[in-house]
Amino acid sequence: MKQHLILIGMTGTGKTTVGRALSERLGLPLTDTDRVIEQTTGQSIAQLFREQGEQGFRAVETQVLHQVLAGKPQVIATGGGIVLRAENVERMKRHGWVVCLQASADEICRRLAGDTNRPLLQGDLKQRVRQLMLERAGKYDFADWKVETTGHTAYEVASMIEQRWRREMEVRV
Ligand SMILES: Nc1ncnc2c1ncn2[C@@H]1O[C@H](COP(=O)(O)OP(=O)(O)OP(=O)(O)O)[C@@H](O)[C@H]1O
Ligand SMILES: O=C(O)C1=C[C@@H](O)[C@@H](O)[C@H](O)C1
Ligand SMILES: [Mg+2]
Repeated sequence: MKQHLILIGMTGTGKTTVGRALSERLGLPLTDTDRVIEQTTGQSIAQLFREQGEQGFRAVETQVLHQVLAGKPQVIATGGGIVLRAENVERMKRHGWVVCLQASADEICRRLAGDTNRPLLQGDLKQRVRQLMLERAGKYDFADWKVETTGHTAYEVASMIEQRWRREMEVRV
């Protein structure tokens, strides 16, 4: 059953930040799949990538998503690459309303300048962001709604999503 509010989108579009604000506004718990991965493995994301490679990380991510979706209704902030596995996409569509956060490549670079916690962005940030955007073109398109975040604060984005969510829920009561 569709019961969660699931945030997807490229890395740096604000899923974690907007998720926190949304969870407060909606009075729903927040789960961030990246944080659950770190808690359950006892390793940082950077360590996991180093020791298990990206595919090792993706395997844990899929397990964690499965567990979280089986839980009570909540706001779920996902990792930017969660859409890379078709089984994750199918499960998210089945179990929640999926909201895609968007931002321009320049805005993502501004937000993530100096970041050392995202293994896929190390090196030339501009080049890495552009490359990931190209590789992932179309992968976020299955979302129920899309929200442009460039030029809006995380609180404004959360407020836009809250209003839309409340409207949708009213229609469904
Ligand atoms: N709307 C916004 N405007 C400006 N800065 C923002 C906005 N949303 C988030 N940020 C900032 O951008 C950075 C990345 O945000 P955040 O960690 O929430 O992204 P994310 O989508 O969760 O990324 P990831 O997929 O890597 O987990 C943070 O420093 C955050 O404060
Ligand atoms: O875009 C990605 O593939 C990633 C985004 C982060 O949320 C983390 O899940 C990790 O750094 C990988
Ligand atoms: Mg995040």
